[in-house]
This record gives sequence, structure tokens and C-alpha cells, in this order.
Amino acid sequence: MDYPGNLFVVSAPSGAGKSSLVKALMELDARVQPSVSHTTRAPRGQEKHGREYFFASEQEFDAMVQANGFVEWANVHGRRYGTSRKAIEERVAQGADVVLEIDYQGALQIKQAFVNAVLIFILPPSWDELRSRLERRGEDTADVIDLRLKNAAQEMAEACKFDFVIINEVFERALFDLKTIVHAQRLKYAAQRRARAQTFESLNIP
Ligand SMILES: Nc1nc2c(ncn2[C@@H]2O[C@H](COP(=O)(O)OP(=O)(O)O)[C@@H](O)[C@H]2O)c(=O)[nH]1
Ligand SMILES: Nc1ncnc2c1ncn2[C@@H]1O[C@H](COP(=O)(O)OP(=O)(O)O)[C@@H](O)[C@H]1O
Repeated sequence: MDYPGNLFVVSAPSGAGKSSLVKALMELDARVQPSVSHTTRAPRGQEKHGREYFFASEQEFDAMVQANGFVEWANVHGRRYGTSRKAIEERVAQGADVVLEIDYQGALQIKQAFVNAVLIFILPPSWDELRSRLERRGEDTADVIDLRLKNAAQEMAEACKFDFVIINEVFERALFDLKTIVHAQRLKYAAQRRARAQTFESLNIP
């Protein structure tokens, strides 16, 4: 499928810093818009329905799956998370750059549906630092942190399937890397679209 906007997918093990990086990117770049996912997990402290997530019951989530309302969805850490068609299709069609913060299973599904989507994986600098970021964030119970760390090794093994990998050690450097990828892709796709338009014009293809 072709569309005028760019689609960026950012995945990471929990605590690597993807939400902080995406938030900082959006503060710097008004063209980048978030895709708000649906989830069956409970809201954390400051989270608001419709801002971080649309919080859904199991039944509501099932109904959306049945209605083909998701472009991708997956089970992550024992809960379901999904990207609704509404969250992205209309906006990329209007030329927005949409960023999806989703897990690797969802990222790979998105790449099947949108071949031009750019897949970015964020890694922590070390295992110990990943654990201490999860602990310092202070949003999850010890059990939840243990489950997330247990899943992190398998998630990180998927990084090789992504277009880019960023190591989030010094935050500002990782943010710079992310910005560079976004700018490079905009230039690349703009050039591709120009080349295609020229080809169509020279062949008189309507
Ligand atoms: N496949 C998929 N994964 C999602 C979606 N939304 C969030 N996730 C992933 O679910 C995982 C857990 O997210 P969350 O509970 O917010 O915790 P966090 O990883 O600490 O931010 C993360 O890997 C997210 O990237 C979605 O719409 N689809
Ligand atoms: N480069 C960094 N150095 C130190 N702490 C960081 C860095 N990046 C993010 N953090 C902190 O680590 C915690 C987890 O970050 P968060 O963005 O919530 O991760 P994720 O969305 O990947 O689960 C937060 O408390 C955040 O402020």
C-alpha cells in the first residue's frame, strides 16, 4: 500500500526508554504524531484514556478483533495490545508521519501491511541498567518487573529484524539518532515519490 505520510515503528524491551524518546521526538517535531493503541492492561498512575492508550475490557478488545478493527495486535506480557486502523490509516493518507510504539510482533505485522514502514529497535546499554530503569520508573510491581525482564531477552533477539537499532545510553544521543532516522526517511521517500511521478509522467500513466 502506498501513502503520502511516513510510518515509524519503535519497539524496545520495557524500560529501555522508548516512550521517553518518542515523547521527546514529538516535542521537537510537530509533523510526528502518535498512534494511540488499545490495551487490556490497567492504566498506570498518570495515564489517561485516549492519551497513552485506549483502555479496553477483554470483551471490547474481542469485538474490535472480530470487526477487523486492528491493523495488528499481539499478546505482550500477558495482556493484549493493538493498533486500530483508525489510529493510522487516515492520518498517513493525509501526509502525517505517524509513530507507533509497539512490540516486535506488532512491528513485524506492520511491515507486512506497510512495506515502507521504518522499524526502529531501542536497546538499553546493559541488562543491569534495564532493570534499574524499570525500578526507578516506579510504576510496576516487582512481579511485573520480573516478567518484563524475563521477556526482554527474547524481545532483544528480534532486534536484528529491524531497519535500525539505537542504543539508549545517553538520552540526548539516542534522541539525535532517532531524529536523524526520521529526517533521512523523509528525504528518501520524498525522492522516491518524485522519481515515480516523473516515470509516470514520461510514460503518460494517469
Ligand atoms: N503489538 C503491539 N504492542 C503494543 C501496542 N501498544 C503497546 N505495545 C507494546 O506492549 C508492551 C508493553 O507496553 P506498556 O504496558 O505500555 O509498557 P512499557 O513497555 O513499559 O511502555 C511494549 O512493548 C509496547 O511497545 C500495540 O498497539 N500493539
Ligand atoms: N538514556 C536514559 N538514561 C537514563 N534513564 C533513562 C534513559 N532513557 C529513559 N530513561 C528512564 O528510564 C525509565 C523507562 O523509560 P520509558 O521511556 O518509560 O521506557 P519504555 O517506554 O521503553 O518502557 C524512565 O524512568 C525514563 O525516565
